[in-house]
Amino acid sequence: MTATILDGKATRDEIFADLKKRVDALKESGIQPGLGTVLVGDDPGSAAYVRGKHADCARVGVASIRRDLPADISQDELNAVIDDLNADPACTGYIVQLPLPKHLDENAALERVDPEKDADGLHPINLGRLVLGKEAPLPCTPRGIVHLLRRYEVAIAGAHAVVVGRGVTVGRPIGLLLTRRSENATVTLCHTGTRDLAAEVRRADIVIAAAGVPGIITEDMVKPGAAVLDVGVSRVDDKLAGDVAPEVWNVAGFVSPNPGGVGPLTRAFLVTNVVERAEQAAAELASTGAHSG
Ligand SMILES: NC(=O)C1=CN([C@@H]2O[C@H](COP(=O)(O)OP(=O)(O)OC[C@H]3O[C@@H](n4cnc5c(N)ncnc54)[C@H](OP(=O)(O)O)[C@@H]3O)[C@@H](O)[C@H]2O)C=CC1
Ligand SMILES: Nc1nc(=O)c2c([nH]1)NC[C@@H]1CN(c3ccc(C(=O)N[C@@H](CCC(=O)O)C(=O)O)cc3)C=[N+]21
Ligand SMILES: [Mg+2]
Repeated sequence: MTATILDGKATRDEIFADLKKRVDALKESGIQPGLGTVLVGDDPGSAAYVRGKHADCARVGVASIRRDLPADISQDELNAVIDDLNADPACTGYIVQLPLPKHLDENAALERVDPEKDADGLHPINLGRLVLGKEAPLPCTPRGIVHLLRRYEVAIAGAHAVVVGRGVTVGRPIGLLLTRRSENATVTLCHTGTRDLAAEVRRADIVIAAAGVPGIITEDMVKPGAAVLDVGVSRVDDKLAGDVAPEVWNVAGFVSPNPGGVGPLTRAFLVTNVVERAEQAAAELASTGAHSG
């Protein structure tokens, strides 16, 4: 038996075709969405992700704004760039690419972003809104994971999902999304303090591997027919490696490849968050226009 591929590239293309039309409509009503990126330092991996994000923007007609800063920038200088993007009307949403160099405070940077321009959905106000079930931009990678599962009709309601990793970009927020009433999964979050990881993963109908440890999910840990999402990214001998060992494809029912799975959807939902925010602004403008006119 070989698993069905959860194809992130094909799914991303569908999302972009839809976004392109929505951006065209926004432009016709005089609104130009613009995505900003703040990149600190010259890590080649981070630089590649940022390039990819700007290529995505070009593809759907979203303007892009790049702020590439030297690795030795001070927190005050970084704050000034964030304040500048918060004030710039051409920038309707943006991200601060993580990780930041060690001397900078990541949480302080994330909190300084205007929550209305938070394209990542990682601002504490927006994570709080998610917990309260209020409207907010959703974290991109978790949103991509849920979209991919739905697209391939993997049953989520009632399923037992086991998440490996409790990081702020993937593990923690995917737990929040999957336990909403609209998803209704039962979630176990695992981390380095988990006593028996293999036993937890073996119970899963859905495995979300987001530890960043190459091949941590092995064939013997996967229940036959389970859906396995390979999210973690590491570099081994200069090549990208995921968290899922290749033999898992022999037992799983569905696998998202890495690359070609969740990564492209992370980027697609970053652009989606920016477009949705612009659509909300357009609707607000139209309703105030209707009141005054
Ligand atoms: N494909 C994509 O689109 C994206 C991929 N990523 C990748 O996903 C991964 C997760 O990112 P992020 O959410 O930021 O998490 P972090 O990288 O911040 O944290 C990793 C988590 O994995 C846990 N972990 C590490 N080793 C083990 C282990 N041996 N057993 C159990 N748990 C372990 C850690 O546990 P503890 O808390 O105990 O230290 C921690 O909670 C990273 O590799 C990142 O590069 C991120 C975003 C998008
Ligand atoms: N503020 C912030 N938000 C993030 O969303 C964020 C971040 N910081 N820091 C780093 C992680 C990592 N991440 C990825 C995005 C796209 C791919 C992606 O598209 N990967 C391609 C392969 C790319 C290649 O081959 O180089 C794929 O999976 O097919 C991967 C990983 C977003 N992250
Ligand atoms: Mg991290």
